[in-house]
Amino acid sequence: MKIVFFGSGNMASAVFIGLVESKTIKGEDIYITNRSNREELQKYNEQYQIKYSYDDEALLKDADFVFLAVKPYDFDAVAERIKPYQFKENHFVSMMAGVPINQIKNKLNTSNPVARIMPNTNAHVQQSVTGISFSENFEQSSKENLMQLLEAFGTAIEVQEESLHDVTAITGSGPAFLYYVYEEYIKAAKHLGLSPADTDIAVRNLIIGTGRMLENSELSIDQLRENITSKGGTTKAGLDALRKHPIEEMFIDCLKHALKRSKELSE
Ligand SMILES: NC(=O)C1=CN([C@@H]2O[C@H](COP(=O)(O)OP(=O)(O)OC[C@H]3O[C@@H](n4cnc5c(N)ncnc54)[C@H](O)[C@@H]3O)[C@@H](O)[C@H]2O)C=CC1
Ligand SMILES: O=C(O)[C@@H]1CCC=N1
Repeated sequence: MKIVFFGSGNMASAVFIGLVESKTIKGEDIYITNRSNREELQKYNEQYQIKYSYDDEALLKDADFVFLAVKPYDFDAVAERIKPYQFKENHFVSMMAGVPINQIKNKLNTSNPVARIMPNTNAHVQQSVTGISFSENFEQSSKENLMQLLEAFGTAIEVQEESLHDVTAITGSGPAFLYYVYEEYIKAAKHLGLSPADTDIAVRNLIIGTGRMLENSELSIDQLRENITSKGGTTKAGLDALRKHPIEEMFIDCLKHALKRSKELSE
């Protein structure tokens, strides 16, 4: 299988590194290109044996899956690169937030199969949650091959194209929302008495350990929380203070705005 990435930035690199490290596909079967940053391509070649080129015809020839991993506003330029050299074996897989399958087909002037995926940067450690939606002409065998690729770097969920907006808000942008919460927790922790360096180490390991508990425990999240909360203890005191703030409303607002922006990008 030959797969190609147009774009080698944050999201594409998380996916191709996740794929190589999962050992599902060899670096040498992956081809990458970008706008002009040859040094970056060389770096991935040295680290992962991934191939690179700016020869669009050579990139697209025999490519089973062509990932479109550029910002939505750069898609016109990429479509111009791809349009003259399409081959019938090319299945396009866009990870661009908000750009509908119809628009991708029109801009590429193609009747080839197109899928849209919405991964997240946790792909880097094979833990992406990836939503996917297929064009009607995506054959079953290619669907299965693509699903296997996605599952190599995390969990894949097939959804209606319209629901990709929800996936974008909840899990596409999701890591950034959680990182922001962690940053604020670290800032708050620094008001206490540990040294800043100890605070960083303590909270980073707290977050990693809590994630591992979610991964390994059969208990529900609320049960895990309950297990830490002694009657009349410190956790209850902290949680009671936390509940006086509108946390649920804050996250509803956050997700509502991310969802709205995803819909705007599709217009
Ligand atoms: N960063 C994230 O967490 C996520 C990003 N996405 C989507 O992934 C796409 C890429 O986002 P990032 O990787 O964050 O952006 P980025 O800015 O890190 O990377 C963009 C890449 O596109 C390349 N590019 C620009 N113009 C080009 C051209 N004419 N030909 C070839 N390559 C070109 C750049 O050289 C760069 O390698 C966006 O559409 C975004 O909506 C989707 C899910 C999560
Ligand atoms: O911020 C963005 O638009 C992209 C889509 C999901 C994560 N990053």
